[in-house]
Amino acid sequence: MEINIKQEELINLSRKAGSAIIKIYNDLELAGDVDYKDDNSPLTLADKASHEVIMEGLKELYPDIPIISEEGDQLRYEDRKDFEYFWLVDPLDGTKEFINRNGQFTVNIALMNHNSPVAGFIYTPVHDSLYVGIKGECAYKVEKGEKADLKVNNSTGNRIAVRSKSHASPEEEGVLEKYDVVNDISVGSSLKFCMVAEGKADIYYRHGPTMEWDTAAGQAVLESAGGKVLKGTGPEVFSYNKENLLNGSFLCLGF
Ligand SMILES: Nc1ncnc2c1ncn2[C@@H]1O[C@H](COP(=O)(O)O)[C@@H](OP(=O)(O)O)[C@H]1O
Ligand SMILES: [Mg+2]
Repeated sequence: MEINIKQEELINLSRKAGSAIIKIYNDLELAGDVDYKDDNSPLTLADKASHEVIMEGLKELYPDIPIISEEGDQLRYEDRKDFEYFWLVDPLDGTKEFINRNGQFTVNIALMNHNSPVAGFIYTPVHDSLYVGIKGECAYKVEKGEKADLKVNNSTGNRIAVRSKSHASPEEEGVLEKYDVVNDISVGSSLKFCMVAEGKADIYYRHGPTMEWDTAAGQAVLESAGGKVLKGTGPEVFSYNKENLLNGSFLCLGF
């Protein structure tokens, strides 16, 4: 089965989810209403609002494609393991950054084919930047109405790394040392994948845990821009719809 990727509609949906987030972000009382999930990770009204918008929009655009969202009902492995296509959604990635009010949070929508992302839409509501990657077709960014192609840096040395702002781990340093990294920048959310995709950084190694919805759209954008996302430190490509949706370590390269 071939899927028609309705770019314009999916972009509009990402922006609509972003608007729902911004409405809450700009209301200090609503933005401060934070719950904690069983694993102690934070959940805001904005995560829930964005989830509702995306679920409704995807169901309308693609009634037959199942959706796995961070804030949705979690499907049993038995029921999802044979999905040919599915959506993998993080309605608000970087919830800690939302709470810390630094703008570094994103809406993430990925279309998956079996175990790989094939399209990714990432939107940062505060900066109004949108990143799109469709494998084998295009990779671009739209910011302040300007559209620009995304292309990795292909650097040969003096590299810049991006690392998590809230969840970096010391084990990452050993790996970065091997890649001639001269500087590292701390950034929240899937924006790290986007920075490698646009050549503002060269490498992102993540040692600590993430979930599949944190990385799927980012991987689609980065791979479409010419980069790689590898399992552990490579060489295998990072894959999805595992029995446990918890990710192990991974390495993103823009060269
Ligand atoms: N102990 C843990 N287990 C699973 N995922 C974790 C985790 N600590 C952080 N994460 C994931 O890391 C994401 C944030 O990434 P980063 O640190 O790069 O900004 C979080 O996304 P959410 O903010 O959507 O919950 C969360 O899913
Ligand atoms: Mg997330």
